[in-house]
Amino acid sequence: MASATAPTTLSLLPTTTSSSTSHTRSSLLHLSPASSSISLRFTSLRRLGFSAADPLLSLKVASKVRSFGGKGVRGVVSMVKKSVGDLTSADLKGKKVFVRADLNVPLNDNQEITDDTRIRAAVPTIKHLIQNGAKVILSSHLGRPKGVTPKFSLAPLVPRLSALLGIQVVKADDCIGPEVEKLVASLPDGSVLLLENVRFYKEEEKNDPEFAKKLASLADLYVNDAFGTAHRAHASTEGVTKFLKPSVAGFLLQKELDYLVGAVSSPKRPFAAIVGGSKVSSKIGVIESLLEKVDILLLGGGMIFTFYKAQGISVGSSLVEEDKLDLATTLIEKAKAKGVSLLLPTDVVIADKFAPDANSKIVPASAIPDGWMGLDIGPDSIKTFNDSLETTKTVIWNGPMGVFEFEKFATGTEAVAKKLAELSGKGVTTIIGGGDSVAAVEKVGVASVMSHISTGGGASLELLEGKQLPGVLALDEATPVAV
Ligand SMILES: Nc1ncnc2c1ncn2[C@@H]1O[C@H](COP(=O)(O)OP(=O)(O)O)[C@@H](O)[C@H]1O
Ligand SMILES: O=C(OP(=O)(O)O)[C@H](O)COP(=O)(O)O
Repeated sequence: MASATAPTTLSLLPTTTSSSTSHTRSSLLHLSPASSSISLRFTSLRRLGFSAADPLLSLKVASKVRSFGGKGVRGVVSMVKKSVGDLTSADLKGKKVFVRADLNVPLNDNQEITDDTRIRAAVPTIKHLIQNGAKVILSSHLGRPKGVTPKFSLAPLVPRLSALLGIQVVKADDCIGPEVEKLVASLPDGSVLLLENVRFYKEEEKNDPEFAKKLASLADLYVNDAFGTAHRAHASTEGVTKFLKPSVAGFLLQKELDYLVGAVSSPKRPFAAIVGGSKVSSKIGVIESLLEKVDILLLGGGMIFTFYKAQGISVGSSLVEEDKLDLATTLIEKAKAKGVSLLLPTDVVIADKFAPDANSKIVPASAIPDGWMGLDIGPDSIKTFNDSLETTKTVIWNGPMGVFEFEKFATGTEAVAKKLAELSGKGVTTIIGGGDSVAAVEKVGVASVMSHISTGGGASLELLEGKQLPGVLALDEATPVAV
């Protein structure tokens, strides 16, 4: 174990701060006479509540140091991973840059984009690259296809991307292979080639090194701006970094980490999390860690039926993860033991089929008939949830309360969006994460009043858990940047 007095490897570049200012804060920051840089020692890290073993240590320290900005220390570190902002036209002109973005936007049955937040969020990085003469090879997944599936093609994104970038984006029909190589070879400086859905290959999610190598062979350097997918160790988010140097963070990734690490490392309390949506198997596991962090946990969406069934309640044909029933029981017990207020909806809106024109009715959660499925939380639950959020100081929300895409089942989700907007107006920190949750907040027209709109649901929850995000870890370390 490291000695308690050894200096950490963290050191911040010299700032224009006078030494007297730094000495005033000497209990926290020490001015190193040799380099005149500010360095933090393990002892002071502990006093600040950090653990030297924390994988997110450097990000958390960066965020903490930034908070000294108003108190005399002017130099702050924005991020410890190399950033696309560090790359100038000398680095980029004529270079082929593989950009992994998360363009996993919601599409309706007519293949129209219903919320373009993730596309807009990817624009600053792409613009920086094309304005500096790079050839951008843009990659993303869309949905969870099993093999090549036309409805998960990235083709519907081309017009919106082109309009936002102000240039015509070229689309490839594949993401690797000779046809793609030909298109890459013909790219002029300052142009963008959008590769086809990288998940059309099963090797992507398996993080297959040969597949990663093929993706990497298209380019000279790598930028990861896919915050929403940074919690996945996939070929295009992690594997590819082994073959492309430098591998740097995009502006969106940087912005998300900057905000979220700061907000969730020492949240103002009471701290509430609201978790819903349909990705039950990947998000139910997060709840265990959330119980360590939050004071209030509200569950909605497809998540709740696994909890009901675990308690012996009939759920009809609602979404259930049979192999998570034991986990759900354990989580309820853990919440009790930890004194966390875990609230499940007491009533639900049920449907006789999964369709916008389904027959629907409101029933107690314990009275879902066979053949019916729960597609929203009911009015009593909305009231209970609203009341429980009343005293909170920080709220993080991921996953809609119901199938909000169908008007009949959108009430619960819209009510939560409105409540968080109201709380935001009263100074509560409100963080909304996830493609569909953000789409819901945009639909209600309250996105602009939230403290932070995150392009990642699962990614922001994992960050909150204190987990390492593989897509971030794989990037090159930066020389700390004073800004
Ligand atoms: N009770 C439910 N049954 C089935 N699907 C649901 C239910 N409640 C919400 N959903 C669906 O969950 C999806 C969003 O889930 P998820 O991807 O986990 O959220 P996010 O994209 O915000 O992270 C939406 O498409 C919504 O229709
Ligand atoms: O939509 C996403 O995640 P989110 O729903 O947790 O925000 C990302 O695009 C990641 O997708 P995935 O959960 O299929 O890996």
